[in-house]
Amino acid sequence: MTPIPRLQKWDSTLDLLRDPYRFISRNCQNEQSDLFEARLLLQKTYCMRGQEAAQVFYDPDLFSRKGAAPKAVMKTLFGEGGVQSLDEDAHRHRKQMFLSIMTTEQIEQLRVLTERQLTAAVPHWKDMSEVPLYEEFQRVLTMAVCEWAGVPLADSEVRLRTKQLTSLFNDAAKIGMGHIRARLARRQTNAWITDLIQQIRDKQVSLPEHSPALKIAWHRNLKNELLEPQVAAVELLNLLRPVVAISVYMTLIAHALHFHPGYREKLKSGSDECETAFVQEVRRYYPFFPFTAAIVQTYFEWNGYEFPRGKRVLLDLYGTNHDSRIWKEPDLFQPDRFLQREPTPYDFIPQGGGEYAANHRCPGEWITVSLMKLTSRFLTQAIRYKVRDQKLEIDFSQMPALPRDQFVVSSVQAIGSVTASLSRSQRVRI
Ligand code: HEM
Repeated sequence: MTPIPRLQKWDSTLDLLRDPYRFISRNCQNEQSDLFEARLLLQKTYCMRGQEAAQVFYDPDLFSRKGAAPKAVMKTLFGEGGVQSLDEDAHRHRKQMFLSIMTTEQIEQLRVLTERQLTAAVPHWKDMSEVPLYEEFQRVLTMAVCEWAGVPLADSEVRLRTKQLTSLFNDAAKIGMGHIRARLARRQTNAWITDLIQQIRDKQVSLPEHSPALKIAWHRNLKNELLEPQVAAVELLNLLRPVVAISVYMTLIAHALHFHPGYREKLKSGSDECETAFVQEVRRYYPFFPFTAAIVQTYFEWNGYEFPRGKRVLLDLYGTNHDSRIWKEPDLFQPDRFLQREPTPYDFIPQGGGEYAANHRCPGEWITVSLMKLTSRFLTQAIRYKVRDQKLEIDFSQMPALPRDQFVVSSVQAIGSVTASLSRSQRVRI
């Protein structure tokens, strides 16, 4: 057997937290290996990157997700009892519930609602001396996704629920007060949505027939039982939270357009290929999820290395999207690279890889791409704005990583007809 390179440090958690997106690839580079062992959170952990690593990581017979995510992540970002920590048949069954929501009609409906909220925001932005795009996108998406999912949201509640849903992903990886905020937000959102699940089951609210909230409230597990109300709430929040998190990508689109103004003109041509390539490159180039975790379920060997049962393994998502064996000049922003190649399930993995039904790959990719395309149209064809002097370098020490000043714009003007430019049919392709 080949010995696995081991980092010398007794525990590398602080190094990981200092540079979460580049920790694995930097050490792979140093060790000249796609795999190394480090002690993280006091536990010996394998870290791996690259296309071949992704292929083995997404073999559901070899890995399990139960207990893979640290408690701190379960208590904030994921919630407890959700699809992320299920395995085998229980996972496949629950995942099917999510996949059945992702129909072309539902995705289009969410796009239309988001477009409507963006359009409604413009007059308000015109009156603001400074528009913090990241925060504004969070509000727009909260309103759109609640309406789409069938979650009643009074105008007076928008601010609070936006803050809580955002905290679940924006503060989860923080330490100190930030993390406490995320835990509190998890408790508050769980209570809010558990209450709604009860009301749906007690027929106290009536929702449109195809509402995702209805589907989740009445979903039955493999034993033909309804989910525990708290678990159903975690799953409904598994739709609300990540849609609001698309605000990160929307802000990064504004960032990319600012630094690559040539794409403004290309995007104005309205070609679907060009739009798709631009959005895919934003997902590849910019950091969002650094890595994902699993536990070895059965002993196996890979490339001469032993993987003992119970070992925690991290797969480097950001590093695989920046692997120079896959991507020529990976640190350059070059959307045209996507015109020449179709990504495979293992070489382009910003939202996980493998198959949707059998693996833990993100079921929200179609929605993400659709809303990102909408955003690139909106920012290039529906409004004009100024970008004042501010710190725009990406802060790689934060998760999610954003421009340091989060991208503030001013002098927003509507140009042409907002709705006309946005309502052209858009194909969703990943
Ligand atoms: C904002 C952009 C998004 C990013 C960067 C993202 C990223 C990810 C990643 C990395 C995973 C885990 C993959 C793995 O562990 O192998 C995941 C899983 C998941 N995502 Fe997303 N996601 C996004 C948007 C969405 C959206 C819009 C939805 C739903 C509307 C969604 C719902 C989920 C669910 C339910 C899972 C768990 C799947 C499973 O365990 O089988 N995500 N996502």
